[in-house]
This record gives sequence, C-alpha cells and structure tokens, in this order.
Amino acid sequence: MSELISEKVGLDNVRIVLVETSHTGNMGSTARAMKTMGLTNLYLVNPLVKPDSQAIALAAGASDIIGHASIVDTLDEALVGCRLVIGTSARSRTLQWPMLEPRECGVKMTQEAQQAPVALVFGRERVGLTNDELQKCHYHVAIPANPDYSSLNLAMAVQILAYEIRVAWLDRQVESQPVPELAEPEQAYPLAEDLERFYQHLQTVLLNIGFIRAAHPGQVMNKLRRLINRARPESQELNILRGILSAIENPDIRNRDK
Ligand SMILES: C[S@@+](CC[C@H](N)C(=O)[O-])C[C@H]1O[C@@H](n2cnc3c(N)ncnc32)[C@H](O)[C@@H]1O
Repeated sequence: MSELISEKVGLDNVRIVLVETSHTGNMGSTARAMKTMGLTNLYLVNPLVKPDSQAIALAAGASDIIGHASIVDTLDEALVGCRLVIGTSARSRTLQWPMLEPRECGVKMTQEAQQAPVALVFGRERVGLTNDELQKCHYHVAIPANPDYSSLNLAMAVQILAYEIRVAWLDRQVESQPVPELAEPEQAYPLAEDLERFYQHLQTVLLNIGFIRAAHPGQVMNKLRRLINRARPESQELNILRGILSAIENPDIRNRDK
C-alpha cells in the first residue's frame, strides 16, 4: 500500500503542459494519452480554442482530465512550483541545449517527481515552442523519429513521452525496490519561478553595468541561461549568485568592510 501511495505521489507530480494549442481534438487525445499512462495533471497555456465537444469525444473516457485541466495565461504560471522543466521539440535549434533521450526523460521525471512537481512542455501544432520558452527548460527531449519527417502530431508526442514515464514507473514496481534516494536533499533545487526571478535580476544588473545593451542584447542572456540551467544550481547556490548581484547593485554592501 505504501509503495502504491509513493508511486501515485510521483505520477501526481508530473505536469503535462500544452502551449497555445489550436485544435481541441489534440486536447482530447492528449487527455486520453495521459490517462492511459496514469497521468492526470494537464495544464493548458493560453489555449487558442476552448475545450469543446470534439475534445470530449477524443478524450473518450478521459474527459475528467480535460475537466480538471488548469488553464493559465503564461508558461511561467504553468511552471510555478516545479523544480524540473523539460521541453519537447522535433528539431534542433540554433542554440544547442542539454538533451535527454525519451527513456532518460521518463527516468528523470519519475525520479524527481518523488520530491517535487516536474513539467513536460509541448509546443504549438504549427510552430512548436519558441526559443524563449525552450530556454526556460533544464533539458530538451526529442523523439528520434525519421530525420526526414520528424514532427509528430502533438498528442502522439505526448503519448510516446507519457509511455516512457510509465515504463520508468513500472520498472520500479517490477523491481519492487524503494524509490532510489536522490543524492541531493529534498528542496535542493530552486523552483522555476525563483530561477526566473534570478534571470530577471541578472539581466537588470548586466544592463545597468553596461555589459549588455538593451538595443543590442545579442545572445548573452540566452547563453547564460544555458550555462546556468546546465549547471543546475541548488537553492543555496542560487542565493549566493543573487547575493553577488545585490552586492553589485548596492554600494553599501560593496563598501561595508572598507
Ligand atoms: C506538430 S509539432 C510542432 C512542429 C513544429 N513545426 C516544430 O518544428 O516544432 C507539435 C509539438 O509536438 C511535439 N513533438 C512533435 N514531434 C516531436 C519529436 N520528434 N520530439 C519531441 N517532441 C515532438 C513538440 O512538443 C512540438 O512542439
């Protein structure tokens, strides 16, 4: 019984986030894909259409997932409370990001979901996720499809990655092992919103000291995001970085021992 509770907690912490979905059928098929794999937490970010009868029809017996979906205006709102964010994309972008294979994605999400909410983010049917949205993610995952035709239907991509989450979950069940302890203590990683506040602070300081220019920001912030996301600072490490930024901003802190 306690094993079941532990697993349920893990799956309950997995959020499937759809950004600006334009076909209600995809919402329904996503709900079905999720429920068959034991996932229940659906977030719809600024959906371009409201879930309708087509969504309910394609959800089949999973219309409860649609009914309980959280509808929010921004991706940041969908990520509040998450300590791990993974973005999905069929194509490689100009700025390469740390990548996970679908199987690794399932294992990582299942493992970290034991301790805190985690999010798997899917893009728009026509254009996927923007670079800004992808840069909010710790990792990207691409389903290794036919390189000549690699873009899956949105709900089918959800199905494949939800299946990998299920496989990782089942592996633990079959092995009957307790969930492996993470090396880091609980609460080690900052929440997505704290990380976002840090990036805003960093950008403000870099603008103020003239390191980047508002008119020509270039790729500096994007590359710093990639560097810091790759390093995955813990909460205390992020606090140190914020302290450094505050000291740069505040002459009283800088001069206190002079
Ligand atoms: C139809 S695809 C978007 C295609 C869009 N032209 C692009 O290049 O991103 C809709 C969404 O499904 C997911 N997806 C589709 N194919 C994928 C793949 N091979 N690997 C990972 N995610 C995929 C992504 O979330 C993507 O944003």
